[in-house]
Formats: sequence, structure tokens, C-alpha cells
Amino acid sequence: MLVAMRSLFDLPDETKSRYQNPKPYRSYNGKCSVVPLHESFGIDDPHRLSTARDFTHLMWPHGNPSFCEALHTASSNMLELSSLIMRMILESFGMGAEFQSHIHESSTVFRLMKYLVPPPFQNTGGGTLGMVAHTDKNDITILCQNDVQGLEFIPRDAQDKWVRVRVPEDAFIVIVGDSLKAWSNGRLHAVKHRVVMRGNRERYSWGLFSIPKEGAMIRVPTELIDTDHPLRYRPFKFSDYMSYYVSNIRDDALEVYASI
Ligand SMILES: O=C(O)CCC(=O)C(=O)O
Ligand SMILES: [Fe+2]
Repeated sequence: MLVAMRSLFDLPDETKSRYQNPKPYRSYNGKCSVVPLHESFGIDDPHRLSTARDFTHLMWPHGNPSFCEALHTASSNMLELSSLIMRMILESFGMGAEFQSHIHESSTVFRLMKYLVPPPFQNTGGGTLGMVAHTDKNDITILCQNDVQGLEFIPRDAQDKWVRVRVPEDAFIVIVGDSLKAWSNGRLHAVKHRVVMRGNRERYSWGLFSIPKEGAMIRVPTELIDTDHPLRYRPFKFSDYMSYYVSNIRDDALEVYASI
């Protein structure tokens, strides 16, 4: 996957910019003014071979079978892992029977990300922001990276204290997003995270974002409401929440949008 990603990000900017998609966080996004070190693509469902082929063909009209194979295989395997983890989460709440409907109601976005080395004048001890602080909006995210660290998060009860994650080699990171937080009635925490670049090596990361399908409703199941856990979120359509977020980017979007 890393070899494949290098070949993708090494393409000329004009080629990468051919990838446009009206949905948020999909189109090629390169070196924007807020986070100039960051470049990314978001591809819907490349575990479907036809999607992986279409994307590959757009970037390499003469073909690039090894890229296509890497994209298709990584996204298929990470989808399997994501489904397994989702099944474990549902079972831990005694709701394993919901798994089939969850699968039926989800789709995926596979994101490919590169972070450049900060320029010398910015490459100081504090580091340079590679991705702004956010919570993921989807259900769960599975991330992989090369051996360049940079991910930071705020632990659940530590107001604004950023902690650096040291991701072991070949490990996956699993992040709960706002949708799963809302569905679980706040039992699961959607962690705030960001990327900070330090040092002199480029960082590559790639992730599978499991997303509620267009039109899917996020509704707290009655089994997860009791006197210790009164209902915290009203039912909402994921796509409406996404539209709200995109036009009102704010840290507490879920609470403002859906809390009771
Ligand atoms: O690059 C990373 O490790 C983090 C990416 C991330 O948080 C995201 O795409 O939502
Ligand atoms: Fe994220």
C-alpha cells in the first residue's frame, strides 16, 4: 500500500486534481492554505473492483495494475476488520442481532493521505499542524500509517491536553466517530484527534471510514436507554448531520445538532 501511495502522490498536481467528487471529503485536496502539508483522496467503496479500477484508470489512463490491486486488497481487508470490530462492539452491548442491518445500512470511504515535511522555518519543537483537530463523523475508522508518527488525541476526561500516539509498526488505529457515539447513547467516546508533523520524513496514512448509507437514520436503540443512561440524542439522518457539519464546522457539532 505504501508503494502504491507513493506512486499516486508523486503524480503531477494536474493529474491528481482530475479526481473530483461532489460529496464532502472525497475530491483530491492538495496543500490547502489551512493545512498546506496535507494532501488526500477519498474513494467510495474501492473494495468493489469496478470502483478501484475506475479510480486507477482516472489517474493512469494506461493502467497501473499494482496500484489497483493494492487499493482493492487493502480496502477489502480493512473492511473485513472494520466489520469484525463493529460486530464485537454490537455484541458487547448484547445487540449482535443488529449486525446484519448495520452492514446493510453502511458504506465506506477509503482515504489516502500524505503529509509533507514542514519547511525549516516551521520545523520547530512544537511541530506543524498536518490535520486540524476534529472528531470523525462516521461510525468507525480504521487507520494505518507508515513509521512516521504524528497522530495526537485528547483523552476522554482531559479537557485540552493533547497526547501523542506512538503507533507500533504494522498496527491499526480504531477511532469511534460521532455516529457511533450517538447510536451508543454516549457510551462510546468519539475522540478528538489531529496530526502534527515534526522531523524530516513524510508521513503517509490510509484509512477505511465506515459511513452510514445515504438516508440512514441514527437512532439510539431502546436497549441502550435506562435510568443511568437517559436518552442523550434525538434520532437524525446521517446525511443531514453531515450537511450541518460541513456548513457549520465546529468541535461540538454533534452536541449542538442532536443532543437533547
Ligand atoms: O492521518 C492520520 O493519521 C489521521 C487522519 C484522520 O484523522 C482523518 O482522516 O480523519
Ligand atoms: Fe480523523
